[in-house]
Amino acid sequence: MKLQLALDLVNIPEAIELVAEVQESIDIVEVGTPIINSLGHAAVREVKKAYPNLTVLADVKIMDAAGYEVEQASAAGADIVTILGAAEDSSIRGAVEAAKKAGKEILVDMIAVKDIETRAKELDQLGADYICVHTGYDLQAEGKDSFEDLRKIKAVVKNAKTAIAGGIKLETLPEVIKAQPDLVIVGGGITSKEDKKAAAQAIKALINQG
Ligand SMILES: O=C(CO)[C@H](O)[C@H](O)COP(=O)(O)O
Repeated sequence: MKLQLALDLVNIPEAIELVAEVQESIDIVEVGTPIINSLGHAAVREVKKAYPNLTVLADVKIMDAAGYEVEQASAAGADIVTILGAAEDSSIRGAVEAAKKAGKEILVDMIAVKDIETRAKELDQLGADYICVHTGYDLQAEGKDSFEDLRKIKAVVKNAKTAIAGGIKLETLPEVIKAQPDLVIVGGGITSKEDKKAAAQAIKALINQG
């Protein structure tokens, strides 16, 4: 089980500084959608330049023109690029193909997908590298989580790695670990803490216990 740190509500220097604090505990650093929306691929480029040995995920949440978007994010230094599970199959195919060509991976974000099991099966067949259940900020605010969705996709996905994101913190991690995803994505559970290094270490330690 790997740990991905999601960096959403920071600028580029803050992102680089934050990674410095926690880098021994994380496997993947996510340059989040809000940063990319406001600062563009420069954020991906700068984070990869600062940490060339860390796997960098660009959370571009692609919906269309997927092959082109994956090429752009890959050229900026992303190792993993995200697309929405609600996108057309032709977009998913385009993303998978472009990622393969560039030696990168695709994470499909299931945010807002209603029939999680059916779509997860399809995405698995379409060649997604990761399928990620995700409770976005707006549903987190309504007290929702993705634990049941994780169990559902784990039961049907045969080839892709599974991931979970959305409001995960140390206290809720045991519930996540029970379902054994390949990747746990944590943003605020680390970045909102006073001692980010200690928070990341505690989360990583629990993940390592499996
Ligand atoms: O993709 C995102 C929001 O759309 C976040 O990166 C993801 O939800 C993880 O952050 P947090 O743990 O703070 O919810």
